[in-house]
Amino acid sequence: MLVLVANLGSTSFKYRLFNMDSGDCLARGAVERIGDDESRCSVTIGDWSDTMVMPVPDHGVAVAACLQQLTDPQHGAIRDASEVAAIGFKAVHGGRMSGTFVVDDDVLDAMAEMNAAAPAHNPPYIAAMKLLRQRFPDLPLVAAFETEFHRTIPDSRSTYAIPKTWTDEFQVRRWGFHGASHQYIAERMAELLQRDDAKLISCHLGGSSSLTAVRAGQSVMTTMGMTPQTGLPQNNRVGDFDPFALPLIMQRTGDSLDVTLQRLASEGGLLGISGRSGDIRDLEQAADAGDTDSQLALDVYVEEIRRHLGGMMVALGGVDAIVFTGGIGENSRRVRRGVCADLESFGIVLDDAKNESADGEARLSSDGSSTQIWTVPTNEEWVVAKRAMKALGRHAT
Ligand SMILES: Nc1ncnc2c1ncn2[C@@H]1O[C@H](COP(=O)(O)OP(=O)(O)O)[C@@H](O)[C@H]1O
Ligand SMILES: CC(=O)OP(=O)(O)O
Ligand SMILES: [Mg+2]
Repeated sequence: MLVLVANLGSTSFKYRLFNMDSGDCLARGAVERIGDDESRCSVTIGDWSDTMVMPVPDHGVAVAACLQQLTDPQHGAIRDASEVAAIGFKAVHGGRMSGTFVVDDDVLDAMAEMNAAAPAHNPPYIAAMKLLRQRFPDLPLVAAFETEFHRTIPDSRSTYAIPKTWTDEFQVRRWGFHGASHQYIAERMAELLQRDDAKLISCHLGGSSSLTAVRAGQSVMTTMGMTPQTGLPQNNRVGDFDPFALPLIMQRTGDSLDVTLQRLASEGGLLGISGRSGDIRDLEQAADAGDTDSQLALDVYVEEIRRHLGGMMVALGGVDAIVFTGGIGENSRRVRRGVCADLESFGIVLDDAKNESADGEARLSSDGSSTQIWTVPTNEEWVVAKRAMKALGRHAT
């Protein structure tokens, strides 16, 4: 049985096609830097792989490109979409719907209700789901929401200090996101450490970034809140921010609330601080060339990660392993080095040589470090594929 998983990130579209009987990934592809004139489209099917650089204006074009790659007569993995049993989506914010659901009008409505809360994520998912439902009316679509893994966070860490009715009636609370990634890290680390009671801090650092504290496989604290705009500074979204600065900004700019929020969600984050780019690759290059604002963006990002890391270490009462994942966590040696700097007195010691040479899954801590440090490529798609099978009443082997 084949399941296709669609992962529409804020800056990327990734997909994987799984054979659920063997657990094998038959095909994988990614479009990076969506919205850029030079989007990178890569695909790997068996031994064949290909990369193209071309403009991909939006996620709809990216989904169409994926279908074309998968059904390519020469290299494709399938003849047509009817060979796929379901498409699972790493959907983001379902608000009142937190869990995994077969996509119907109610699910699409629940997502649309949260458009304002997740403007970079929900609209492209809704558009992709509608497009695929129209093209393949018989193919079950399943939404696995990112909030699901965080349902175990206690009220003391998910409640905002706001009037109680807002919490109770409008469900304004810390929902948390990147659930599929943090769950994958929790499951993979249980295998690598050979114990399922470990205290972990999973650092998912990518176009969107969040940290999650995990105890015995369950999420107990996370940095994102009601919306994926909060927590750490994101690529172009603000991260934690004081809402009382808003009236002042609006007074000075003359912008409406809508425009101001839209700017915070598209001109903030690393892009806002650097005034140059929200992509760590660009910032590292610019900082090396002497651009002080790009260096500041990198510094703020690392300091924010460290602030939350400290809070989570206290909340967990110590940490067995810190794990870096996501596009930045898996690739940026500089960010990992910055996050782990000067933590020897906490028993956290990065091995610089291992950090520099790491490629794929690797342990990065020095032998004397009491906390292990790892980089583990995430596999959000596998978690979504398993959830999709469960939602359809089928079981992965
Ligand atoms: N080689 C690299 N070095 C440093 N950062 C990288 C590298 N490759 C990717 N990144 C960072 O990872 C980000 C994309 O992460 P990803 O997890 O794929 O994002 P999302 O799912 O949010 O779209 C890019 O914006 C960039 O900042
Ligand atoms: C919140 C979320 O799912 O983020 P992204 O896929 O952009 O990393
Ligand atoms: Mg992502």
